[in-house]
Amino acid sequence: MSLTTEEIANINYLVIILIMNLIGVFYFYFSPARRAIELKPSVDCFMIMFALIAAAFVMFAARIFIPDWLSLTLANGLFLLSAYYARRGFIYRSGGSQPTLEKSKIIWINIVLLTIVNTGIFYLYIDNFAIRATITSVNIAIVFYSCIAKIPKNLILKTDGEKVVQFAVYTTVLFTPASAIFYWFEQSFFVYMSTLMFTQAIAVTGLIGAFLTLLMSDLIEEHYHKSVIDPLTGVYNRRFFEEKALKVIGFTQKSQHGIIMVDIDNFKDINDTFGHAVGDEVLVKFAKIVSTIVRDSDIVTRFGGEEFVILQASASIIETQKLAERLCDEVSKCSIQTQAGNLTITASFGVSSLSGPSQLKTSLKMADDAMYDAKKGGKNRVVVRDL
Ligand SMILES: Nc1nc2c(ncn2[C@@H]2O[C@H](COP(=O)(O)OP(=O)(O)OP(=O)(O)O)[C@@H](O)[C@H]2O)c(=O)[nH]1
Repeated sequence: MSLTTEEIANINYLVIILIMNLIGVFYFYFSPARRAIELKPSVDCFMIMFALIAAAFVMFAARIFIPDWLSLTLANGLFLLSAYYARRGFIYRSGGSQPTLEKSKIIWINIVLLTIVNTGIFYLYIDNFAIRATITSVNIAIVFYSCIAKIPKNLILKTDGEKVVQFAVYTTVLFTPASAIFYWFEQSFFVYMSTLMFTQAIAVTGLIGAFLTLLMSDLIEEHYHKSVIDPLTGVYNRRFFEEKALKVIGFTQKSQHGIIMVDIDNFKDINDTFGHAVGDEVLVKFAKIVSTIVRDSDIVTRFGGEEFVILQASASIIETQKLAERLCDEVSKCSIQTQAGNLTITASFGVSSLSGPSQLKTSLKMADDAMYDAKKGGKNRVVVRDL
């Protein structure tokens, strides 16, 4: 079989784009982010997205062997599905769950409609490549555009990876229909093909680079998160406190901040009487009670064992004392459900304050001394020691 120059150019173009997408699949398959359980579902969606784009280009090239309408319909359906996979990956990533693609009516209606438009109306009545390609690419661009809002997990604090992906998706939204629209003005095959290659190459390389950046930044965020969270209670650990406290206090040098040191009373007895597992249950519940009472801006940390520290940013010593008294009251009133039955506990609180990073160590020591005074004074109480 001898191929025409146009067919060879067509195949060359498609092979390049195909290889680029397969490189994307390769990188995602071996990405370290795939080893992280929380990230795997979204990494798989992104990997499938590039595999579908690659398959779509294969179908586009297949027009040399199969009818035009079939080649275009398959290519368009696969492109559309790839955009949905990107969307699905972002939704998973932000903790949402989405019905599986097979069950999503919107996706199937969209794909069926597009297939009807391609094969039926245009093939039978207006078989105009420019119109068909424009409608298809605009549709794909709309689905990609709908992904943008799903990218950031937190709208105010976007990660660098999220910003890079948003930029790449915007570029894809602009570039996908660009070559089809260009065809309206310049219908030379070679000019069209080179424009297509130019726009698709930019979109695909942009997407691969941006998605890999996103996964790397997610991985770093996840490791950092794990390194500063106490695995038992879910509150921050001492390392986070020391880093974050200095930042918070340094940021607002002039205002006053409160420190509360808390220690559960007679915790050893709970362990000795009911066992370590029940002791753990008590620690988890205690951390939950404290976390639900404090403000969102307060930092609750487990300093070690049954000792917790709360940093109340921008608060007077009176406010911090009031918080400690409320915590003391709520903890003693709470009945904690454990495998050994319902238990009640009490805790001792030491309160101090500080107004600059240099006072952190002294203030912690004072809160600690105050907490020991509370223990000595009979436990289940709050003692304040101001600088
Ligand atoms: N279950 C459990 N126990 C822990 C953990 N970390 C430390 N502990 C126990 O916490 C207990 C702390 O006991 P102590 O420091 O003697 O204090 P206490 O019994 O609370 O007595 P007071 O502080 O005087 O009220 C020890 O028995 C530790 O083994 C933990 O992660 N889980």
